[in-house]
Amino acid sequence: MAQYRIVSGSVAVISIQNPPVNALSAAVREGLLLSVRAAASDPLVRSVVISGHNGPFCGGADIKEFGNVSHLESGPHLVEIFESVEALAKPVVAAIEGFALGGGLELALACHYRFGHSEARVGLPEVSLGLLPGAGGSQRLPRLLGVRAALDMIVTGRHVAAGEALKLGLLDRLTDGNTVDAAVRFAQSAEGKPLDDRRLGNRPCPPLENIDAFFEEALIHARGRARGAAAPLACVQAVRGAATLPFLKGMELEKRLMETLMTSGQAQASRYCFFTERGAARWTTPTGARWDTCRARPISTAAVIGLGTMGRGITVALARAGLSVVAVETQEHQLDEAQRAVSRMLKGGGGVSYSADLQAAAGADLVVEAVFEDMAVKEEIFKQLSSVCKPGALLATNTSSLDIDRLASCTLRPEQVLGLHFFAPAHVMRLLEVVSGPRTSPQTVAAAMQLGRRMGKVSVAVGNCPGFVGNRMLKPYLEQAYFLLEEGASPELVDAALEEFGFPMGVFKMSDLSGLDIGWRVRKEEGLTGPGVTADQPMRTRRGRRYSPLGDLMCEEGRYGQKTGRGWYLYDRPGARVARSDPWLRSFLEEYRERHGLLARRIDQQEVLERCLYALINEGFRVLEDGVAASPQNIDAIYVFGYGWPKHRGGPMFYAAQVGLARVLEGLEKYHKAHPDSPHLQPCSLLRRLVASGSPPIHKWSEVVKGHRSQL
Ligand SMILES: CCCCCC/C=C/CC(=O)SCCNC(=O)CCNC(=O)[C@H](O)C(C)(C)COP(=O)(O)OP(=O)(O)OC[C@H]1O[C@@H](n2cnc3c(N)ncnc32)[C@H](O)[C@@H]1OP(=O)(O)O
Repeated sequence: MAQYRIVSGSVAVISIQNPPVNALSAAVREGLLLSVRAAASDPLVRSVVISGHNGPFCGGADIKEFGNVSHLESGPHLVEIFESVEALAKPVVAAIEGFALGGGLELALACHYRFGHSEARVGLPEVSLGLLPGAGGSQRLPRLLGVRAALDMIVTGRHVAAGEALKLGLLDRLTDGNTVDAAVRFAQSAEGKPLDDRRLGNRPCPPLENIDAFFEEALIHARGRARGAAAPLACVQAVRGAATLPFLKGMELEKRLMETLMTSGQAQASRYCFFTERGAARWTTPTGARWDTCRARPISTAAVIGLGTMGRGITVALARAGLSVVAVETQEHQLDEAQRAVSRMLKGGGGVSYSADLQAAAGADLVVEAVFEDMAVKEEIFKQLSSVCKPGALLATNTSSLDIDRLASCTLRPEQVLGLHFFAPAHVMRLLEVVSGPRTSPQTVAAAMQLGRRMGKVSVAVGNCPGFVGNRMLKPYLEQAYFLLEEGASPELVDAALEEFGFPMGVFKMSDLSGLDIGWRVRKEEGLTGPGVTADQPMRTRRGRRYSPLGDLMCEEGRYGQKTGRGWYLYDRPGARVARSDPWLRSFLEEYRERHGLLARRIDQQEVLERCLYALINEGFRVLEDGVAASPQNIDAIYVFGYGWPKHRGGPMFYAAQVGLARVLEGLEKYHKAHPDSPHLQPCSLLRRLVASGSPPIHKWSEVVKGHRSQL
């Protein structure tokens, strides 16, 4: 797991060998320590180069070992190995190709010199795993870069490109050629030179003025951005230790903080998200097709139909992935505006051509329809595309809730029709729901999943149902939020509870941002409001269920959210972002309650969280039961990467498991008893069965789901 060889007569080259990312597993740690000792004791060896086998230097500690204390504790500890490296009396050079991340960069920091390939990147991303750089990184990096630059890298966890790393002083030299060869030559030139100053553990941190004020401010800033995550705050504390304590004392502090984080639920949740993101690529379909048995036809040209906000973002995402894109908009004035906007986003043309004619899509391998949410309009477009497009071309819709099967049946190629549900802004948001109907072929899904990866998306294969997975689960969440307003809560109270939980934005601020009119249009299509509803129908009941017309009434008042400068909050002008409380809304809610004989009661944050989140989670269990999502992990990936669910809480299904399924069930039963006219609060049978079978861990839920009719 660590290769050892002598080159040029005096240089020991130690190569970490653990594909695909050369993670520091127990076996690698063992091999590394043995190799360092061998180099120390061999009188012929006068310098050492540490590199990664077959490309990447090192992706850090082996994350797969984290859940298992016995794995973590077997083999030598990273801190001990890095101490031996730093203490070596012969110059040690890190030869960094690909990436040096986490423990990988900490290893490089223990070396006396760092050589990088010009395309390499380095970083300490532990914070995104709910951790801190716990093998000396929080103490050595500030000593090398100074507190400001080190704190930025450690708290954000960002990857730093080689060029920037050179400027920061993190890398000593760059090469465009063979990194190991260059490092070997350099190591030889350093043989016999003094090393004391090269050992970062020996150096003091560069001084910083007003150190207390600096760290107080850093803590406030980190707390503001952390949304309840503990790791960023621990990172600040550890770096403060580097700035104020001798090295060994700082190392003790780092260890204490790391031990607390390592065993926390937040680290467990963040780690789960890491594997969930990657697991989504291993998709399955109901026909038994799988990611590893299905070959995808390559897609190199695409057409986007409709250049509103979504269409523009999709065009940019496809062009950035290297596709040649034709962007089609039949409204000439919108076409010009879209062309300017897309060029701005792409900073130039970027392989995009424009047309007002649907015929321009004829040669594309993939067409993405992104016109507004009107079934009749989309049906007409799919009919035309079916005859215009070349055989074999995939026809996708970006609808966020409409029926894919209905669109497929308008074409002569239903097996090549699918949903590609992008999230706004489409060129920024990581999530892509790849929606397949019963007739969508496995090759179509494979091609879409592969394209998603090229665009840098977390692509999740889901089945077809109203709202697919994400929006289907959002509906009960929104509904409970409206009900809470009727019962006495304010948008501010509901949003504060959700933001404290870790969402970047509460539900009402989110609605204002996305536009209240979107849901209004969908409810009109569904016949829940608008001209189809007769005057004799009770206002707060639809189809025998409780219904809140609050959102409809807001739209009737012209309050669409940020775009009109008024929604659940007040904004300085249309399009402004800063939400202020609106006295009008308070009177509006009071009048509404009075009109409907509703008595406002005191609602606390716990009820807000339980009503909104348990209703959403309950729908998640129904999604699993129906087979619309293949696994709870897929649902969690959708929520973390598309809906702002905080990573340190793992996703809704993971959160349910962490809270305890029995407690979630009990909560739903309590609220359903109090609100029997709200079926979303009625615990679903899968949740009941899971609790009855002893609440198995999340990776075993599929065994209980089995046997159910499944679309996936
Ligand atoms: C008190 C206790 C003290 C203990 C001290 C422990 C110290 C810990 C410090 C650390 O080092 S924590 C780990 C820090 N490293 C990272 O966060 C890097 C994570 N990995 C990545 O960001 C990416 O994987 C990558 C390295 C940039 C490569 O990206 P790429 O897109 O090329 O490949 P992926 O699909 O992401 O990964 C391929 C494959 O490898 C698995 N994997 C990646 N990194 C690790 C890792 N560090 N450990 C174990 N496995 C890793 C990944 O899961 C993929 O596997 P799969 O089976 O195909 O899903």
